[in-house]
Amino acid sequence: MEKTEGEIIRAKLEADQSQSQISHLALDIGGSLIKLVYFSKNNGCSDDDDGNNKHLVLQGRLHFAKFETCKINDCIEFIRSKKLHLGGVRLHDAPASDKILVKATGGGAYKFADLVKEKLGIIVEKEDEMDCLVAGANFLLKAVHQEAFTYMDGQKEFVHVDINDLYPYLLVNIGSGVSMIKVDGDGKFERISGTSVGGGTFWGLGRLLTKCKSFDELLELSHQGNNRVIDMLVGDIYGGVDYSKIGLLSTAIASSFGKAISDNKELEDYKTEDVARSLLRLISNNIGQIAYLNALQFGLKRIFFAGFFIRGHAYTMDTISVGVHFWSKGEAKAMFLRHEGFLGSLGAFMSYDKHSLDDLSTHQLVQRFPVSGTNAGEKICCPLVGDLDDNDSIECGVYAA
Ligand SMILES: Nc1ncnc2c1ncn2[C@@H]1O[C@H](COP(=O)(O)OP(=O)(O)OP(=O)(O)O)[C@@H](O)[C@H]1O
Ligand SMILES: CC(C)(CO)[C@@H](O)C(=O)NCCC(=O)O
Repeated sequence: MEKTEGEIIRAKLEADQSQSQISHLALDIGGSLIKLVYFSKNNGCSDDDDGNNKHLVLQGRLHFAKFETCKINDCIEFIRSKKLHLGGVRLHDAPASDKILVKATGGGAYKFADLVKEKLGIIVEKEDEMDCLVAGANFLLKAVHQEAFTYMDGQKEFVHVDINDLYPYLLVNIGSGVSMIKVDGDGKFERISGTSVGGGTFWGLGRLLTKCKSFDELLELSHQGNNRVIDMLVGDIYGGVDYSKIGLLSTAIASSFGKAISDNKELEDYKTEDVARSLLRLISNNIGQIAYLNALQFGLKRIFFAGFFIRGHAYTMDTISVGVHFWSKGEAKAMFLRHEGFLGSLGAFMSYDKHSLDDLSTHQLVQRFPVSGTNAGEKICCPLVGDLDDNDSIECGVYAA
């Protein structure tokens, strides 16, 4: 008997659904933002040879998304509507109410565990935030093509990461607050410093000072502003000349926001874009300087900056890079990561290994990925093209080891 049009469409939809299955949702619930990573696999391709004696057994996409933590209900709704929570690990011997376990890191994994259980019926398995940041950074640096780059004087340059000469490095994660971690290997690290003057400070102070309604608006404002209107420069103090004896150009900032004391002006008298620019410069400079001082103390030459404060913003990266270059006299290098804000969630994603895969070998060329319980001994590598936007994804292939 011939099929009706409705039956054909339904069969096609069902086929499409089975072609793209979600697996392994992981969350990083931070002070400002919730980051999500999940994998959707295509059943279509298996057992292809990539020409390097590695067998492609699975293909799919690694998806990224973010939400403001204060809008956690929107995030929960997103997860529910896409049925992402069903991509956790199923515990067969648990009671019906405790069947699915989803990995989460960040302070919100503690704060919101009950809410997530109540709304989605899943158990939040907490993973340590620093462990996840480091696991995520190591994965990105080792497995994702063109992940790290330098940015100076408007020039972006991808860095070739030699995975045999990656450690030690300093990881500076600029979230709401800032963590500085000396990384010596897979799972080998120490949080050596931190500062509460971070992304939350920029967004919090910026919102109060400029009345911006969103972080993106504040960033955009800073793009148009001129910090010299509010910052007191060396030249303002020295009558327009450099203080060469101690190596300070007349254009160097002597005191951030310093002009605001002498100008006898009120906040309203300044353009919001100039305020935003000075604030961004202040925060970025300060973080760059603290990072450099820590790198100096521990003899580290490479500093990777991550966290959503950066947002791939040219002026932020330029300020940090120039600062690190200036203070280290060119000895240390500031580098940035394309997936800057997703380190923690990627680390949580990879911690599914503990449930479904053998332990990771510490010196693999390509990071092994926990795509499904049946894939022990397989590796994943991700070609990456184009810039990362909200809700972007990476095409991934899982290869047999
Ligand atoms: N759309 C956005 N809304 C709010 N903040 C944003 C946005 N985009 C970037 N940011 C910046 O990113 C920061 C948060 O970065 P990130 O998500 O890496 O940290 P977090 O995990 O929330 O913080 P923490 O690790 O300290 O708990 C914010 O404080 C803000 O400066
Ligand atoms: C408290 C965390 C780790 C939460 O992500 C982060 O916001 C942070 O590193 N804050 C800086 C705290 C400090 O070291 O002063």
